Amino acid sequence: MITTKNLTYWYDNADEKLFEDINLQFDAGKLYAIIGKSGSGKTTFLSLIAGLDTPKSGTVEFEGEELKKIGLMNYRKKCVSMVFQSYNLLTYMSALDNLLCAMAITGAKHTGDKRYALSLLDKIGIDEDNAKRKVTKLSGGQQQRVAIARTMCCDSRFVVADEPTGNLDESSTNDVLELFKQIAHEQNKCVVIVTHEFDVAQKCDSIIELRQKKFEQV
Ligand SMILES: Nc1ncnc2c1ncn2[C@@H]1O[C@H](COP(=O)(O)OP(=O)(O)OP(=O)(O)O)[C@@H](O)[C@H]1O
Repeated sequence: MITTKNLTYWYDNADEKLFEDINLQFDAGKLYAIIGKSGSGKTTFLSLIAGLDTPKSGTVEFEGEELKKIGLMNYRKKCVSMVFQSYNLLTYMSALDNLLCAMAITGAKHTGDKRYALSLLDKIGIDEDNAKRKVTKLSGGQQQRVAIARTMCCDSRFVVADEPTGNLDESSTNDVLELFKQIAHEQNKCVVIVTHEFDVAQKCDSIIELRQKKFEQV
């Protein structure tokens, strides 16, 4: 689904490249973990495959087409959804409205379907009462589940998450990983998460380590 070809990146103010000539493939139906030391470039790599930044050289392709050709705005709207450590929900809205809003913005096939959004939230353990409360009234674990439900209600087939369990306790971490697995295995999406927690990575289908400017399968 996502292929990088000779992907190379550095920040203009840095002395060295972060990574060089990276050739990787991420397939639908799988949950991937990217690990590596702090500062090695994991978030930067994620931002390249999410279309938030552009490579210095080499390419990122989505289903055989270069992101540049798809158009980064179009790619971010239609093809990829993101989950962050800090949830990034619209805090003045309810969980339900966060989902309805995401579907409307991305033009998802269930746009406007409240029943669908509520059933999805119910499936991830947010009942109707909680779904209609402002998201800031929910716990961190619940807010992260809402953020994940938001990716589930959109039609994008690629999901990236940066340290999605970084703020969560063990029980919420396990819930969140189970949801990512469901998204990959049941919705046949491709999910890539960045984590510094090896026990989180071990629960994924595939682990890729960024070390000394290269990515290696663990
Ligand atoms: N916008 C930027 N401009 C310049 N340098 C940056 C920028 N963003 C990140 N860096 C630097 O690039 C390197 C890689 O950063 P990145 O956040 O990708 O690493 P990371 O592996 O995700 O780190 P962590 O695990 O600590 O979050 C770091 O040295 C960082 O300081």
